[in-house]
Amino acid sequence: MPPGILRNSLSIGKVTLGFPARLLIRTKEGQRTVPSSKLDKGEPLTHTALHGCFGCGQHNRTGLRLRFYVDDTGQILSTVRLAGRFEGPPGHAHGGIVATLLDEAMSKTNRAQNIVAMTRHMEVDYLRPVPLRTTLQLTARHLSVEGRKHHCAAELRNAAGELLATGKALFIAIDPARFQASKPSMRAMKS
Ligand SMILES: CCCCCCCCCCCC(=O)SCCNC(=O)CCNC(=O)[C@H](O)C(C)(C)COP(=O)(O)OP(=O)(O)OC[C@H]1O[C@@H](n2cnc3c(N)ncnc32)[C@H](O)[C@@H]1OP(=O)(O)O
Repeated sequence: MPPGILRNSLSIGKVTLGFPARLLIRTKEGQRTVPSSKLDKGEPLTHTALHGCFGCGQHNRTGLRLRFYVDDTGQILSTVRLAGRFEGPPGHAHGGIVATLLDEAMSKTNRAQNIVAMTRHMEVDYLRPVPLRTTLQLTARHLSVEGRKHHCAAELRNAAGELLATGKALFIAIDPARFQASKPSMRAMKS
């Protein structure tokens, strides 16, 4: 059992995952803790407001549609099952998709603190090929902050808890209103 991550276990079908006994979740009504047994019933976080996001947008039919939870230590958690269309090496995930998982989870460590930040620099260690069509555990932590600079780390494990990939990234906090104002209009994008 990897130290610092697995404190209890949760069974989804035949797969046993390690998760804290209770998870702090954020909903439209506020935040509350729920037993981790509720995880498989899907408790969406408010970050899903970015509907079109390839990583977490629940309305993006071609995306990953990830759902995230935050535990009472601030750790971000998600279970992932990658479809065949995300293949790179035969039977395994494309490296860009693995990077996306890590990036997305790390970004949620900021979002959990109501910080809107964009990835400026990221590094990935691909330790083992990441299998498709099997349950994976994605976790991320906020490491430190210095002004607008937020340092985060993430890990991707298989259901047995073996480490498959790790990431570290620098995020820069932005003003979301200014970002929205600078967004290209649909008309400009079509021309
Ligand atoms: C509406 C909802 C939206 C919601 C948006 C959030 C969605 C999140 C989605 C998931 C995450 C993503 O995929 S985001 C998508 C991928 N990322 C992007 O497209 C970002 C593209 N890049 C940018 O837009 C820009 O570079 C920013 C905003 C990240 C930063 O630009 P900036 O604001 O001009 O910042 P800048 O002054 O250059 O740098 C800030 C500080 O960081 C330091 N710094 C810069 N690079 C490095 C580095 N490699 N290592 C160390 N330090 C560095 C600088 O020295 C400076 O330090 P000091 O002088 O302050 O000490």
